[in-house]
Amino acid sequence: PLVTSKEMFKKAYKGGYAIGAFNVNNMEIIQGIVEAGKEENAPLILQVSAGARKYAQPVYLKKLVEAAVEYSGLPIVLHLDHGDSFEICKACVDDGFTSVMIDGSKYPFEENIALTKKVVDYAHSKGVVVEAELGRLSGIEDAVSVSERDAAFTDPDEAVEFVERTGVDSLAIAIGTSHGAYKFKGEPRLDFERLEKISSMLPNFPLVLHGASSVPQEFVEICNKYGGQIPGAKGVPEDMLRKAAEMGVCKINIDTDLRLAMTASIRKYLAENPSHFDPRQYLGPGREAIKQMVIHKMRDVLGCSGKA
Ligand SMILES: O=C(COP(=O)(O)O)N(O)CCCCO
Ligand code: NA
Ligand SMILES: [Zn+2]
Repeated sequence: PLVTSKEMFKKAYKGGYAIGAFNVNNMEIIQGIVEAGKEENAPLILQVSAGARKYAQPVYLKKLVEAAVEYSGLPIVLHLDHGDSFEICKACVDDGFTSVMIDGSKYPFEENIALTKKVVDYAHSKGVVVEAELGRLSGIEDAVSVSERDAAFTDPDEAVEFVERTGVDSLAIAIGTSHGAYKFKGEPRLDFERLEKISSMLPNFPLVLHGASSVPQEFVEICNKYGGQIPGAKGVPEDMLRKAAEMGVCKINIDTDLRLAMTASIRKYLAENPSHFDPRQYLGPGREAIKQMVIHKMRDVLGCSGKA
């Protein structure tokens, strides 16, 4: 059924595992993820960004997710990723989403609180849960100084005050991850001391990791072998994600790894079958690559297999 993340986060927190939150914007991506969830009997968070709503039109995504629920029978959350205004969050709540993110992390502390509280009050009145963000994921790798990194990462004391004053259901924190395929210039590093502090000060409270793709070199190499150009792409090592999942992180966002899996397999297919031009011939393998990638994530990284 279509569910909120309340129950699945409670179980994930206690069980020391995380739920995968996968970005979706077309049929094959949704199908690949849902097939993986079926095979692994895992709960799913299908998340839609503002860009995905523009690309596909909201009604298509809503119906595709409803189809996924009907087809799989799995507990599925329909989540708005990085909502940037009260209006888009309200629209999604009114449109049947079971979870919304309001990302006020670019605003000063007090403004982030005010905006988040406004969304929480509305969403909770409709039985919808809310994710917020405190701290900035910006590519702080460039920020060489410790003080700059410190300024960007989530402050544990602020996190406690933020949760208390907004009533938010989960919090995306900044501890060194960033969106996209180029997450680290040097050695990958997450601030686990900070994560430890935040989770000890917010016991039983679900934390969220954005920018958590691992950017498997296997797919980077296939992309680059068949006409792609993504040199130096680097992500979060999987063992760091497993560790975070045991430290209060209940939701791990994955978009880039889906893109790489699908793109690598489509580039390879087209290169090896120059005479083929039926979209099903390359979208099918793209979908299968996503399925296999998500099965691996559920089994070997998130630990949510068998938890539906
Ligand atoms: O946290 C993430 C995904 O992070 P990643 O880029 O590591 O897959 N998202 O919120 C998805 C939207 C950002 C574009 O990727
Ligand atoms: Na989100
Ligand atoms: Zn994100």
